Amino acid sequence: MANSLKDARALSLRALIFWEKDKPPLDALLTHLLTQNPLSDKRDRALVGELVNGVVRHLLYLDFLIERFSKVPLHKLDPEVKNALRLGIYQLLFTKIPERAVLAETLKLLLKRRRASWIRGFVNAILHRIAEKKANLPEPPRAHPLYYMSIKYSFPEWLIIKWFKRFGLEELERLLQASNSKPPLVIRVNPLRVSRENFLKYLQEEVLPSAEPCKYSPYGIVLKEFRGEIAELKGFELGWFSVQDSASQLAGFLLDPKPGELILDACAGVGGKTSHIAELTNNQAEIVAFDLYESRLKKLKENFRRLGLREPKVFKGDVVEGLKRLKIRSFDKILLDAPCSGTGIIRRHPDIKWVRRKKDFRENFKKQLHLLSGLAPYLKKGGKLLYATCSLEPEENEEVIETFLEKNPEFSLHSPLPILKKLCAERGETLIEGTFFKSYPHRHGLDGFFSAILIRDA
Ligand SMILES: C[S@@+](CC[C@H](N)C(=O)[O-])C[C@H]1O[C@@H](n2cnc3c(N)ncnc32)[C@H](O)[C@@H]1O
Repeated sequence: MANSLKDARALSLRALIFWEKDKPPLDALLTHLLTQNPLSDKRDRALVGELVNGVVRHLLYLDFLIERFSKVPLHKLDPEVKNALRLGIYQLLFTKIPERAVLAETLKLLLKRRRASWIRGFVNAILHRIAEKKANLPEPPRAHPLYYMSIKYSFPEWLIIKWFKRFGLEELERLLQASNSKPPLVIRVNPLRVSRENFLKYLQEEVLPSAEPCKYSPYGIVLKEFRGEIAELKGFELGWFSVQDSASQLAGFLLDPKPGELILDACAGVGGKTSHIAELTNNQAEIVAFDLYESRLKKLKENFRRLGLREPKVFKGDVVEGLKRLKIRSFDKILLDAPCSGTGIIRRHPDIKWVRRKKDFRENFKKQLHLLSGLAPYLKKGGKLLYATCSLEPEENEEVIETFLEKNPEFSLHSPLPILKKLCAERGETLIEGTFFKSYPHRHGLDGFFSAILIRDA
């Protein structure tokens, strides 16, 4: 078995079977499998990510085609055969891998798995027919546009209906397309180590001519066609940059941290935004960071070391409970990058669309409001609290803020526009809805992100 997994397709098949059974977070599953079964060639490692994410991204459409081309109904296929078919069809329709290689590699995979010759013949025949009809494949009925889009773009119908009510048909389709696109890799330059100008020049001349400055964040660089491993890029170990989407970079600027301030990062995770706060304050803020998970805080500390930043005070556990024991009564600034459904980052994590349920948004609302209300007393008068999510859902965004403000009249909502205008001129206006920051994959080419600036007036 160990040997058979030293192959990108075998490992991809294993990953898909595991994922379909228990639905663990796909990123973590891939990291685990690639650590347990290291592939020596980095192209193979990249192929596993491409194939597994691709199949999960296009799951319903691939299954629709299997149903149309297979004599055996989908639910009667065993997981190995079903996922080998999904992998094969994905490669035929969504990659540049030559058809002959797809057919040969799929057969090799099934042979290695000791599948009977009739099964190999069955899979081969389906892939062969799909390849033949590639330009003229069956389509879901267009007469039922929501059903059509659910299959064509592989999104659960309940989410399609929810988004349709909000965006209408034409915009819904653009949102689905954008959420299925492969997002660019964006990095945030660490200005304490290198200037964006110099690093960009180096990247354009030596690594990736298409590298370009981010249009939104003054420290962002967009690496559209970068296919390598980020840790191998010059400057990573030297702490010259972090990986962070442009929209998420803007959150750090909206908090507007200053040297000497006492700042709480309530849900710090691996420290993507915590390290940005440290960089923006020239490493001179007192930062307190909480997260529920030791593993994330360990990574946060590693990131701070790599970036050459002074470690923040780090606490594991629920932030609302933890603060009661800390005896710090008043922070100058608080960042609440709240846990959420992540519907704004489906293009990065396609498994999100299959693990979320309709009721999650209401449940998240309660958790988010609890966190926000629990943190409010710890902000000093005149202090700023930035509430952020990577969700597109009003329940997790505007509704949390509106409910919070009804119960906490000592807080007021402030527009992010003045800060955005300084960062990206008139482009900033496109990111404003009412008094909120909102970015969308289909409107801005950014991750879907929400922020609200709350100031404590009394
Ligand atoms: C959106 S992620 C944060 C990402 C992080 N700010 C970054 O930029 O890398 C939300 C984080 O909140 C943490 N979390 C959830 N509930 C929490 C709680 N009650 N107290 C502290 N952290 C919590 C989760 O473990 C998760 O890492």
